Amino acid sequence: MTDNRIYLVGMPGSGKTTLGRQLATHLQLPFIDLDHYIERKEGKSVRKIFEKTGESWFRKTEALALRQATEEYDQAIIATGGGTPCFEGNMDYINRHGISVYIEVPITEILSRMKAEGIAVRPLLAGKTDAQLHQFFSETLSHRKQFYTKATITYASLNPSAHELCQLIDQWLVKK
Ligand SMILES: Nc1ncnc2c1ncn2[C@@H]1O[C@H](COP(=O)(O)OP(=O)(O)OP(=O)(O)O)[C@@H](O)[C@H]1O
Ligand SMILES: O=C(O)C1=C[C@@H](O)[C@@H](O)[C@H](O)C1
Ligand SMILES: [Mg+2]
Repeated sequence: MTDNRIYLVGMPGSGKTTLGRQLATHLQLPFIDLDHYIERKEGKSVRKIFEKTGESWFRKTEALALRQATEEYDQAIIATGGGTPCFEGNMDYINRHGISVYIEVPITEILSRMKAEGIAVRPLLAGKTDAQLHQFFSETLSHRKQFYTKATITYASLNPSAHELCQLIDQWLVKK
């Protein structure tokens, strides 16, 4: 597998960071998590950026960071933020600069992972009932799906592996 950049996209909690790290180790490529990249550049957490400057400023910063990280790394695994593909023409930009993979996970699974992690650490989710959480995620996904499904490859798995994803990418490269 030789293609330059692999971008992982999907809902918060879908496993972009987890699978991204595994894929980077498997392929011996650098791993960039866009949220962490932004936090390093800005010197504050994504949560603080949202609180201090609001979402629209965050989205501009995020779009810029996506372009900077892309220019910085010819070969890398890049885990994007949950909303990255949905703003500033980012999904088209991603598809012009590498292979994109949508990690598709059912909302019920995402919610059970988030509960295990502790929902209180996510400001937009804390205090919501199960029904409210489900509705919030369903609405978010139904809007975002149009962007996520522009990805080169959709990987729908509850138990994803770097090895299996590489096979899917190889199959796609052969067919291309
Ligand atoms: N295949 C899996 N099975 C079960 N739990 C998983 C799996 N992949 C990731 N997780 C767990 O789900 C949570 C979310 O995973 P991860 O942080 O990788 O997702 P993410 O898409 O990067 O989320 P975020 O948008 O918040 O950055 C973590 O607690 C992680 O340990
Ligand atoms: O789903 C979203 O809109 C977000 C997901 C995170 O990765 C962060 O990029 C931020 O919290 C916004
Ligand atoms: Mg992540």
